[in-house]
Amino acid sequence: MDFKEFITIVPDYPKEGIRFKDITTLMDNGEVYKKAIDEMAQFAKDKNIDLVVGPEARGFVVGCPIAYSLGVGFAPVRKAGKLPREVIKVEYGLEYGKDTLTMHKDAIKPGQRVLIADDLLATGGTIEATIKMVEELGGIVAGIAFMIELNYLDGRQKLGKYEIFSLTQYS
Ligand SMILES: O=P(O)(O)OC[C@H]1O[C@H](OP(=O)(O)OP(=O)(O)O)[C@H](O)[C@@H]1O
Ligand SMILES: Nc1ncnc2[nH]cnc12
Repeated sequence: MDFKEFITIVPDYPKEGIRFKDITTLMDNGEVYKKAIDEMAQFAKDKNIDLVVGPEARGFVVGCPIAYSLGVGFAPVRKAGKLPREVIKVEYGLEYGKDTLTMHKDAIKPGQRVLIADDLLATGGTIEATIKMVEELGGIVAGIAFMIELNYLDGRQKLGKYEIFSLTQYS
């Protein structure tokens, strides 16, 4: 299936020069959304995953159904101030800004094998920050799955030593 047919490109959003990849037009098609999640879950199937971790908000859209499909739990990565208990924090850069991400300190048991999932890999800043927190909590990053990879931003190079899967790529 060509997932690109269902992703809408929005020019100059949220800033001039950014070509925003809008996945809501993929998500609202049940058949296509299911196929996308099934393919991402397939990548993770033989990796003995104990837990899926995904950054808000669009990482929940892909991470939660993958966790459900694998029959494992899901732990959220959230922007600062959103998680109610003790957290660890990492600052990170985005294609269009800067922010802080957090995870609950007890979200991962040491030695757990983690799949990180998100909708899109751009600069890799979000996932790099997520990896840092997962590893600091004792998790093992067993794979990273995206719906979309932006080849022109070299995010993959930043994540060099990890096994990465993306459903569709833009160059
Ligand atoms: O590879 P990067 O340069 O880090 O960019 C990719 C991240 O940017 C977007 O999230 P955003 O922070 O815009 O949050 P949202 O999912 O809440 O819209 C996207 O969902 C990825 O998480
Ligand atoms: N070009 C883009 N489209 C959608 N989400 C993004 N997150 C970072 N860059 C993005």
